Amino acid sequence: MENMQNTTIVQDQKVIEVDNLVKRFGHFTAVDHISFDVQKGEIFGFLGANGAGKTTAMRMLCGLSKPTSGKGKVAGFDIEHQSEQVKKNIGYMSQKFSLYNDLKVWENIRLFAGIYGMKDDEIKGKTELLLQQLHFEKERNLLVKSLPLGFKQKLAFSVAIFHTPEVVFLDEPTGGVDPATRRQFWELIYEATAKGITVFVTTHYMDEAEYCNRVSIMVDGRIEALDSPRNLKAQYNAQNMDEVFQQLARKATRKSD
Ligand SMILES: Nc1ncnc2c1ncn2[C@@H]1O[C@H](COP(=O)(O)OP(=O)(O)OP(=O)(O)O)[C@@H](O)[C@H]1O
Repeated sequence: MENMQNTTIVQDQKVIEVDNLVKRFGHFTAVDHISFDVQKGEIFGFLGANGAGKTTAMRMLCGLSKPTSGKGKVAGFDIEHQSEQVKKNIGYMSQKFSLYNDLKVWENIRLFAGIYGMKDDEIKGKTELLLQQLHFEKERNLLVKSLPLGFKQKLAFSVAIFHTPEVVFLDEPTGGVDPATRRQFWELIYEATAKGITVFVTTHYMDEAEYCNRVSIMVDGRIEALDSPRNLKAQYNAQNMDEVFQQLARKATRKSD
């Protein structure tokens, strides 16, 4: 599955543009002048040790927090001045905030689709299709809390892209599940990119880093490396992405919270 030969990256169609983005909390610089672009249909891995600044950067890109300085565009909208349009044109899934445990599977789909402004008819038709694709027909009336974690993650991802956003932000989407379940999840990611959805993903799992088209590695708020897994391994003379990550993460002076 390495480097997904089948993805359709549209070169020179930038879905994310980041230029010298900074976020300070008081005197502490959590994100320190980061710059990069992500192309349409790309799977972009956003790596870094705990506390490196990934979540802070991602929150700015999602229009949830204002940059201290620098610029960013997501789906063509300015993250600082057009944050409402940014929010409408993205999907977001995080391990900590995603589905409502006390709602049924179909109720979660309907709720999130409604929030993203989809019409009832469209929601109904697409819900049936989604339940079939996920082989979740029997689970449609179950409360989400009764589902295994791997099911929940697949459903949360499907809900996050249900309105076919330009880009989906995934914050450690597969935490706590085994490699086989993670691979199933990544099949859904490939299907999304085949539809032209761009994927921005943070992960601590280096097998997942290998699946990305390009990977950036943050150290103490800065992007220390950014390239395809293949090029990074060559550059750092490493057998796998774990070795690349360890070489860079060793430089970190920040401790996790
Ligand atoms: N609201 C805040 N006020 C002050 N400091 C903050 C705030 N949010 C984050 N930080 C600090 O900024 C740094 C980066 O945090 P962030 O959560 O972005 O890291 P991360 O790379 O996402 O880490 P993890 O992998 O643990 O989620 C940390 O040192 C954190 O303590």
